[in-house]
Amino acid sequence: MLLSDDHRAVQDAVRAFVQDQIAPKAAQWDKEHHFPAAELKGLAELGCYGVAVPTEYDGAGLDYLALAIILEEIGAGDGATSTVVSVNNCPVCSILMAFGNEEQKQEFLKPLARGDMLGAFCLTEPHVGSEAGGLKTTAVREGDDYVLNGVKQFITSGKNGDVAIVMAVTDKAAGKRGISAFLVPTRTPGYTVARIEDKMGQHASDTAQILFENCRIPARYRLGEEGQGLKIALSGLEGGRIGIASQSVGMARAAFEAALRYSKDRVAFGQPIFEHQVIQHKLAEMATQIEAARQLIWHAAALKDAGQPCLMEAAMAKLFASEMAEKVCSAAIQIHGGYGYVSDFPVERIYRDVRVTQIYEGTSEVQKILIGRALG
Ligand SMILES: CC(C)(COP(=O)(O)OP(=O)(O)OC[C@H]1O[C@@H](n2cnc3c(N)ncnc32)[C@H](O)[C@@H]1OP(=O)(O)O)[C@@H](O)C(=O)NCCC(=O)NCCSC(=O)CCS(=O)O
Repeated sequence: MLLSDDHRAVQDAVRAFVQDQIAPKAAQWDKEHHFPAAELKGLAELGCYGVAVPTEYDGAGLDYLALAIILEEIGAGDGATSTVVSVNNCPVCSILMAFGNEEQKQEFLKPLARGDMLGAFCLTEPHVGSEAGGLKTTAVREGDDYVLNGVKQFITSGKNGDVAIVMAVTDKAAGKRGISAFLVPTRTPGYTVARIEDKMGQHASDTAQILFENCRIPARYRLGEEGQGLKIALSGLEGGRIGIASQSVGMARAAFEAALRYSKDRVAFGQPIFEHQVIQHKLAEMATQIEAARQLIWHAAALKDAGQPCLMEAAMAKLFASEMAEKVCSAAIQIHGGYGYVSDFPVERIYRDVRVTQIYEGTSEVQKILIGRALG
């Protein structure tokens, strides 16, 4: 797919910012577990927080193809930063756009799209991951309020975020049709960060366990109708998967570029290792796999932008891109030899950062379920 001049301009602007402000700092953030608030602000000013949100709601007024391009660029600079931005766009802003009422859009979508607020998405629970319909967190109606109780797990920006979209059971007897979605400002009493996970990678973003203990929110913070929660969550994850696939390509590209550079510097058997066919063919395969994933993503994004169904294509893109990215990052380590296994070179960090893309926002196994269903 060829990019328009407008999409190229977006790509150039975000790439310049990321390569100047983010990529050079990523290793230090990883070591210090530093949340890059200032650089995220810079990305928000570039319109990266609400890429596909219309300008009337303070978004960039672009499309999902632009979002895919942007998340690849941010992912190429730092995986963790791209996760924070990805979640804010999709599922958070995309859900508010699709299911929020006007009041909710004014109160939450506008600041989220501007970057004055940061969003989190609370679906997963300690004992409920892939089976999204099996949630245990409850929301009980009490007059004009709902009272939430339960635990949410692996929540990106659960600590640094300002508002969370939380899925909770409002009618146990109705099974997965008894789940509802709520907007919960994180300063609400009863919203507690119970722990910050000590992760393998992506140290610059916080991944939190959130405890809801008699967390009381006004009923006007319910998104959509009671019982629509699973549909709301799964529709948000459709675009989210395009985002995660895009950041995977960004991370794979960064690892590939580091390996290419290294192969031209490192000499063995009298010549740069790039001149050895075994290395050059490995790089050729890596470049081809990255481009194949990118095209799958852009195809899914183009379908979404055209208002066509893209559940299967988004699942294919995430499955292929995340699996590809781990293999490419592993090959990049191999090309670096022993230096690939130490933190002096970026590929060690990128490999740790990329591993989770096969897990969050739907594991590879879940993507295969979705693709299989679409084929059936
Ligand atoms: C494995 C699953 C796909 C199984 O799903 P179910 O069979 O339980 O659900 P369905 O019956 O397919 O769907 C329920 C309901 O939603 C509607 N739906 C589904 N997809 C869409 C969509 N893309 N757009 C609109 N509507 C949609 C569907 O039609 C049904 O509606 P009706 O009831 O018929 O009206 C599923 O459980 C699954 O995807 N599991 C993976 C969950 C996942 O990805 N979890 C990670 C979340 S990330 C997180 O919580 C924290 C990390 S972070 O910070 O990102």
